[in-house]
Amino acid sequence: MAELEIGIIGATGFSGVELYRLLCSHPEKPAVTLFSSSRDGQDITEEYPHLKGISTNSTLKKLSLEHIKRMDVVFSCAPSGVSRELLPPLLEAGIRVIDLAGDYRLKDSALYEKWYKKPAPPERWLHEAVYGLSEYNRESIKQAQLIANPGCYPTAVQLALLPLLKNNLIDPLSLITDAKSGLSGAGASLSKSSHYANANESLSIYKMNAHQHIPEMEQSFAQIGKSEVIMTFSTHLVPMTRGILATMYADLLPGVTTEIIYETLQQHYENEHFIRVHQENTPLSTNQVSGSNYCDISYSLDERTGRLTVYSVIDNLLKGAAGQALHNMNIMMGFNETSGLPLIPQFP
Ligand SMILES: NC(=O)C1=CN([C@@H]2O[C@H](COP(=O)(O)OP(=O)(O)OC[C@H]3O[C@@H](n4cnc5c(N)ncnc54)[C@H](OP(=O)(O)O)[C@@H]3O)[C@@H](O)[C@H]2O)C=CC1
Ligand SMILES: CC(=O)N[C@@H](CCC(=O)OP(=O)(O)O)C(=O)O
Repeated sequence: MAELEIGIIGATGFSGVELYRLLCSHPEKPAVTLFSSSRDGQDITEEYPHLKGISTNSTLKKLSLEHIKRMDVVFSCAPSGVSRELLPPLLEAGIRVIDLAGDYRLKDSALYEKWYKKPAPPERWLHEAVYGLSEYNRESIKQAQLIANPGCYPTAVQLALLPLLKNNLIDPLSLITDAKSGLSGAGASLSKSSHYANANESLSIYKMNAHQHIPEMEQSFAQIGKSEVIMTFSTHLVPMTRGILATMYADLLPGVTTEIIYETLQQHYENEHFIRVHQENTPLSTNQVSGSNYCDISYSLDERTGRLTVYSVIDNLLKGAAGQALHNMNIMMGFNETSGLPLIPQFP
């Protein structure tokens, strides 16, 4: 059989580097080409010495359509706003693409323009794109030419809430989510908020009631969860490198007990490799999933208020980005779903 050829666009960013690391130990042994818009000709190990010696093909290449046409699958790890123009020529050439950016996640181009404040991609490809929430869209992912990999926060939030919404256990109009992320969620480029002096020893709230992931989650709640949700969503920056903790609050619907919540989550995910459902009131920490593709979920009922707290943790660079993208490639190509994905978190 011909060797599997994979390209990574935006290879020098955090998600690109993580994908390269995972692909280098994938059992299908793909030939991986690293494309860079800024550092072609350099070796990726100059900037990322942890990758030294893991592959003989670590030179960054200039992106060219001729070269990329040979690829079986291309991962695009460029920032949102770039893949709008970058990807259509690849797609028109028949290449299968997994895009980690937000550009193709929203079906409604007006919503994209409102929340991302950038022109939307062509309607044809918005329509074709399959939302890559692996556990929910397997059948469409298998056939897809373009996968819009979910955002990091939406992955943690949706995996915890979708079973409860689908089964009508919580009031969809009562939802409030409070989410916290490590700094790698903001990518490799430095900004004022990610400067050590600003981030260290400090917690900050940002993009208040304006986060671009709000319409992505509400779209999925409607399409997958069959619930019209309008959710309050707050995001916070935590002085750590990896991890997301999402805490969701919702009113329980009449007659719903904690036993029903547990059984629903448990049954929903009992055959899923990467979702671990914990008993009620289990404390969760981001470091229990760090370095893995797991999403851990638990919940707690406040008997006084009748409100349910559901919470989940993921590694934003794995389950929230590169890990989920590789899971989607495995589904797309018919490989074992866990291939190339580290199963055991690293601790401490
Ligand atoms: N970090 C995270 O936890 C998550 C990130 N995402 C999304 O995944 C994508 C990648 O994220 P992340 O790795 O953190 O981002 P980074 O900022 O770390 O890296 C993005 C890379 O994209 C490339 N790039 C920048 N501008 C352009 C351009 N104009 N044309 C082509 N390539 C360009 C650069 O690589 P080069 O110079 O080598 O081309 C850059 O290193 C983003 O869209 C992000 O929103 C999604 C979920 C989680
Ligand atoms: C900590 C941090 O800054 N996180 C980023 C997540 C970026 C991301 O995943 O954005 P896309 O939707 O463009 O893929 C944020 O909150 O915007």
